[in-house]
Amino acid sequence: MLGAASFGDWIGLLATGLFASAQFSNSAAQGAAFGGTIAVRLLPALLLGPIAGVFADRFDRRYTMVIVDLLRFLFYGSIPLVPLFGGSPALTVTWATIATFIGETITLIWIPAKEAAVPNLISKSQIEVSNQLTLVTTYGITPILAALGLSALTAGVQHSGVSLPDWAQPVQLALYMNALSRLATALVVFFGIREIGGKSAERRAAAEQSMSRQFLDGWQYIGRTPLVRGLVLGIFGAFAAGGVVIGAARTYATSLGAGEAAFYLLFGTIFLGLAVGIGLGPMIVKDLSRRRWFGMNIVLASGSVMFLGLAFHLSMALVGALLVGAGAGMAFLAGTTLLYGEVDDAVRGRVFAVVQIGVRMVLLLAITLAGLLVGLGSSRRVDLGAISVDISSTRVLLLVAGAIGIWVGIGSFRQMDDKKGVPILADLIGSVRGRPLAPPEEFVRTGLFVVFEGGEGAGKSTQVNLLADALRADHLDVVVTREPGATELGARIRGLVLDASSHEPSPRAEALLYAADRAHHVATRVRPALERGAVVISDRYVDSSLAYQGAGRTLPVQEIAWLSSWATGGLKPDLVVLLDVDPGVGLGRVSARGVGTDRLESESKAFHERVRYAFLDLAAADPKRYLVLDAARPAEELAGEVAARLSGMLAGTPAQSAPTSAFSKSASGESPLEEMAEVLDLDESPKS
Ligand SMILES: Nc1ncnc2c1ncn2[C@@H]1O[C@H](COP(=O)(O)OP(=O)(O)O)[C@@H](O)[C@H]1O
Ligand SMILES: Cc1cn([C@H]2C[C@H](O)[C@@H](COP(=O)(O)OP(=O)(O)O)O2)c(=O)[nH]c1=O
Repeated sequence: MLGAASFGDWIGLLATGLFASAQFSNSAAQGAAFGGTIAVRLLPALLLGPIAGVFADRFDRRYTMVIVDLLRFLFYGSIPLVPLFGGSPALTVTWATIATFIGETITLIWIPAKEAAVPNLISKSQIEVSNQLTLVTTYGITPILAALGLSALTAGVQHSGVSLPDWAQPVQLALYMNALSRLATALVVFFGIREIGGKSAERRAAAEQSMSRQFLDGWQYIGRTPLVRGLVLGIFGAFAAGGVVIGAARTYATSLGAGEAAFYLLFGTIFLGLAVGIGLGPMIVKDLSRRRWFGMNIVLASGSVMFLGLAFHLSMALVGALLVGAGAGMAFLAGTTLLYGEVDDAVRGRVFAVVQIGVRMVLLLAITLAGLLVGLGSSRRVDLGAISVDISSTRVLLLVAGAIGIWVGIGSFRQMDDKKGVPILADLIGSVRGRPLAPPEEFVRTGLFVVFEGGEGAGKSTQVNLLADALRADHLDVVVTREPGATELGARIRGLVLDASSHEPSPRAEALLYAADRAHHVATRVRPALERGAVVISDRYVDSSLAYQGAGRTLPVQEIAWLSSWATGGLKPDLVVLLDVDPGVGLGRVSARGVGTDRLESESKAFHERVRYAFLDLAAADPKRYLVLDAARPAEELAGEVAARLSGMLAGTPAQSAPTSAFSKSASGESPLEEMAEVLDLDESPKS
């Protein structure tokens, strides 16, 4: 029902503007009448908006809504009557302006009353859904219906060729519809939603205060709460972007070489985008942080406004308009839902008055200003071979408005980000897949985390020990560890998962057991060591799970990645040394060792092939973090390469300040570590 009323609102907005401009024949006067009438709708918000929230908090909301709607019915209904009773064009426009002004003014009291009433009718967990419904009907579906209805009405009448009586012209009909929708709302609220009426004890107590005190309290609350302040500004920004597009749509449609129909199409498409964004957005991003989503959407909406500025074909423009709408709608939804959650109950009515009224004001202001600005500028046609583009003030306006919007969006994202350090795109993709990323656990990390990965018998243990000995000989604080089984708990898990005699765990259970071992290992050994500045060398880490459980067992690799990231709190190694070897060679080395095979070693050749290529893929995806070595080469040579890579990384870590010995050239020249010692020679490094 409230949706039907806002249908009336929007059709009224369009219709009054068009109605006023239709009273004149020359195009300058038409433009002025259109802009002027719309500007009038915005004035009352400036004057009255701020106290409307107080009003809605003080008086019985049911009666407030009903009285306002009856008045709006009378005023809006009177507009089309003036010319019927012989009013001159000037008188008609004057009355349309005055009646619109009054109607718009009292609407300011209606909106906060409704907004404040709705939360009392629903439970907290349904707030986002309820906001979705309200917003889709207010800003999404109904304006589309309004624009479509109006253009269909106009087109239908033109095509049918019948001449309608004066009182039944399409625009007149639209105005009657607007008025009648108000009457209907009044009746429904009065007879149908009685629970809106009455006042809580708190509200009665608050009403004892003076109105001005209540008013000031509301503004002070917004001013001193950074999140609320940021949200309010961000919401306004998103709507300004949408407004600029609507305001510029007329000239913009012309610059695309498309006519009147394209204007309605663009207008409708923006609101279709709003509906789609508000309706489907939460379903798509699922549990993504709403604070992050808010900023992202402002950037999306603004970026799309810029895209519109560059679009040279109507189809591109429609895509842009759809995205502008979707971004603005999702920002508005995230913003209002956050506001419901973050705003203290006592001031909610006033905060929402500011938001609701501010949004209309910003929207209308942006529409009007954009309309005026594009009217002022001229346009020049530029030929680019196959295509020619209008470089017009409209496009410049869109580009500038979009750029400002992006700046606002990034600003509000930074201010409100509740997952600092989590990459944005990965977080978004993870959320869409149903697994938002957790922020990395905070800790001061001064050490260096080196991991050796590779298949069975690749020589990991050998290299781990060579590196550790070399670093220790240099008096570095070194912690050698491995997965699975480095902790007491881990040893028991290792037994469960690898014992050839124990029952084989199912693939998911196996993945969870490795993750459990890793979580405990990272929390109790790796992090503490890194915090104190040690070099931690681990035989296997996350990549083993991705390769063995993901590629080997063919569980979805993304899920394993998410599980590992959760288990480790997001801890990533500084360097992964991948010892790449043909599985045949590696397994041959293992059996030559003659200690019998564990459960995984006895897997098929195909399994080990998959594991090998999974490791190589991971390395290829992040070459900076990886050192890939051919593990068939002699162990000493490999150790030298590892040392070369580490020498650069060690410079600057606290571990480096230890005195040198094995790493200096003077150390034993016969040592198999000679090569490594040379590369790591700290005497030659710039810092020592
Ligand atoms: N580069 C190498 N070339 C030849 N044999 C090697 C090399 N590195 C290690 N080995 C031998 O291969 C076997 C497996 O090595 P190990 O370090 O235990 O591998 P992993 O820890 O990867 O299973 C051991 O007997 C080891 O002496
Ligand atoms: C860490 C980890 C190991 N594994 C497997 C790989 C190995 O086959 C096994 C134990 O690795 P490892 O300790 O290297 O065994 P070994 O010293 O006998 O070579 O566990 C996984 O499947 N997923 C994991 O996450």
